[in-house]
Amino acid sequence: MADAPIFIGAAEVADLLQYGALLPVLERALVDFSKHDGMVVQPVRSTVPVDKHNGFLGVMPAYMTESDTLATKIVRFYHQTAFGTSSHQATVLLFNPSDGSLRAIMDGTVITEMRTAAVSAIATKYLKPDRLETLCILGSGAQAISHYNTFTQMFPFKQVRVWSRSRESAERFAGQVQGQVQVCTSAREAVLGADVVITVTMASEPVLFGEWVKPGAHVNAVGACRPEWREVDDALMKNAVLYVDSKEAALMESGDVILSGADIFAELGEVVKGTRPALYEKTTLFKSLGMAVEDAATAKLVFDCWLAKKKPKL
Ligand SMILES: NC(=O)c1ccc[n+]([C@@H]2O[C@H](COP(=O)([O-])OP(=O)(O)OC[C@H]3O[C@@H](n4cnc5c(N)ncnc54)[C@H](O)[C@@H]3O)[C@@H](O)[C@H]2O)c1
Ligand SMILES: O=C(O)[C@@H]1CCCCN1
Repeated sequence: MADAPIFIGAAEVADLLQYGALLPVLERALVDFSKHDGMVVQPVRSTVPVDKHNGFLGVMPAYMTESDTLATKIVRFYHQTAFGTSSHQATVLLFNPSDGSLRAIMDGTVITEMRTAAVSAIATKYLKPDRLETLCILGSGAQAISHYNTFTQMFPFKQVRVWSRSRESAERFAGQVQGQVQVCTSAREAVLGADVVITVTMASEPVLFGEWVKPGAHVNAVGACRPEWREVDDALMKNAVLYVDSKEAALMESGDVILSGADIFAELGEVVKGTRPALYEKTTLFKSLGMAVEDAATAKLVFDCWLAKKKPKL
């Protein structure tokens, strides 16, 4: 009989996951996914609308042959949540690929926060390699915090600006993170002149407009994961060089891509592998939707770190 699955909670996941180890694992997952050679199996996520309660349940399975990783994430994202509860909550199930038995159940909320910020950072590393002075974050929730932490660790920004729908939540954000943050009264004020812009909102209408974005800047558009939702206007979608995590998913799930009719230039994994160019002298936009392979690769890393920690020291 297979061993009972282990449980790894949020605090332990946060303790085990380090960006230094996570970034190369994610780069490899992006490259393997974008080879489209049959070695990675990842259907576009199934999303169940829970209309009565203004929410969604997403199921995200993946199998990666080379690293022999089989996992699925189950994620809920709700618009209105009781005060103090996160809009996104997730669990990852990691299986033994050889017999399909369940190996581990782990918190997926921290995984989602860290791997999403890490993938945006990878996009930024390739698509905006220099002149990183001003970072702008639109939104002030969980992803805003994980992006702030990752970006200020990885890049030498001199100034970070934040805008959120309510000044109160932007100020709460500024008080939560380490380091100086300029709280802006409008999204326009936050975006003008920024080298890198990150949109991490639950908006369903554009909050970022092309006319504000400095030519040559890089944008990570992380929210708006439904076909009818927008975070970015048509002008930016059409004028920027558009990179995505998955072309298939972008054409099914991203309102910004579908409704603007913008042409997709490349997948991020193709850029990391070097089969498509990083046109960093132009204005670039990475449309992130989040992929199951990112969760599977991260969960395997967490599990391997957990095993290494449990091994008795000789
Ligand atoms: N691409 C990915 O891999 C990925 C992964 C996780 C989350 N996300 C998306 O990132 C976004 C942020 O997630 P989060 O976990 O930080 O959520 P959160 O609920 O913690 O924060 C949401 C932020 O959006 C703001 N907001 C809500 N409605 C808005 C509106 N109409 N206009 C402007 N701002 C609005 C809130 O004030 C808050 O600052 C969501 O759209 C989420 O679905 C993407
Ligand atoms: O990839 C993810 O985990 C998230 C789930 C919620 C919707 C946006 N993408």
